[in-house]
Amino acid sequence: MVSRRFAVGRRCSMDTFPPFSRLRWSPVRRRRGCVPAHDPLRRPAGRVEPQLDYLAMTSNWTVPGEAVSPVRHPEAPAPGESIPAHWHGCFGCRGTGDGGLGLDVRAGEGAEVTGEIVVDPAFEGGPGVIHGGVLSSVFDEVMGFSAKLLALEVVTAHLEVDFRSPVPVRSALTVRARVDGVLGRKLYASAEVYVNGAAAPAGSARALFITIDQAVHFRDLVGNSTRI
Ligand SMILES: CCCCCCCC/C=C\CCCCCCCC(=O)SCCNC(=O)CCNC(=O)[C@H](O)C(C)(C)COP(=O)(O)OP(=O)(O)OC[C@H]1O[C@@H](n2cnc3c(N)ncnc32)[C@H](O)[C@@H]1OP(=O)(O)O
Repeated sequence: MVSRRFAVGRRCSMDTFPPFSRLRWSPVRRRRGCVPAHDPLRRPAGRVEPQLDYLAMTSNWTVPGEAVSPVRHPEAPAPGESIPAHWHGCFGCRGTGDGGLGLDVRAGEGAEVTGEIVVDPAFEGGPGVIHGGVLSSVFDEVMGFSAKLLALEVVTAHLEVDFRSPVPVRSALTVRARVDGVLGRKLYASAEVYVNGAAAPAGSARALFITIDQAVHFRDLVGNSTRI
């Protein structure tokens, strides 16, 4: 039976093996007539392709000029100290043995924090690399922890991530995050992730957090939890 996805060309045994999927659109397979029905290399005639500048694929998110500098709470954990979990049921705070991310987040200077995590193979997305959604969660969590240095309770209203290079499973990640500015209930944060101590970041993120009163915000939701 010829699969619908590869109806254009001959069926190849390689189609069923994900590690070889990068060969799907190779010139060799194209010559053999073995290309998928939705070949991304087949451009509609006359269409002008955008000239994407890879480095321009970063955020245009800016901290408003009226925002003020974050003020560290006098009782915030000292630089180098671990920041305690905000909720034992949180996926970001739990250990990998309990189905969580296994993050260790430590206070830095000012409103900066550093998160450390070894990418568990369970977090795989593409072959051998972390799932982008998991990396987004790592960014979300570490940036959120920077609010704890201001002793604020926050939830994420907006999160954006730039994935610059693949992040291998089992690699050790260092995430540096900070609150860049505060405007009323709004906290603007940013972060970068470094793989195995590399000098250049493999990705970056920005987020808007909104301060809440936990007791009020989760009052009608806490009943859904299985971890009380
Ligand atoms: C994982 C759970 C974490 C629990 C944390 C407990 C505290 C622990 C302390 C520290 C932890 C640090 C670690 C946590 C890290 C992980 C955090 C997460 O992943 S949280 C889960 C995902 N996020 C949600 O589920 C929010 C769902 N959204 C909402 O509940 C509401 O939309 C909320 C609270 C964000 C805002 O609703 P409103 O009614 O209170 O306030 P309005 O007036 O709508 O917004 C306030 C201001 O923010 C702007 N705003 C809101 N959303 C925006 C957006 N998406 N983009 C731009 N601006 C936005 C608005 O325009 C407004 O601005 P103007 O004051 O008028 O200037």
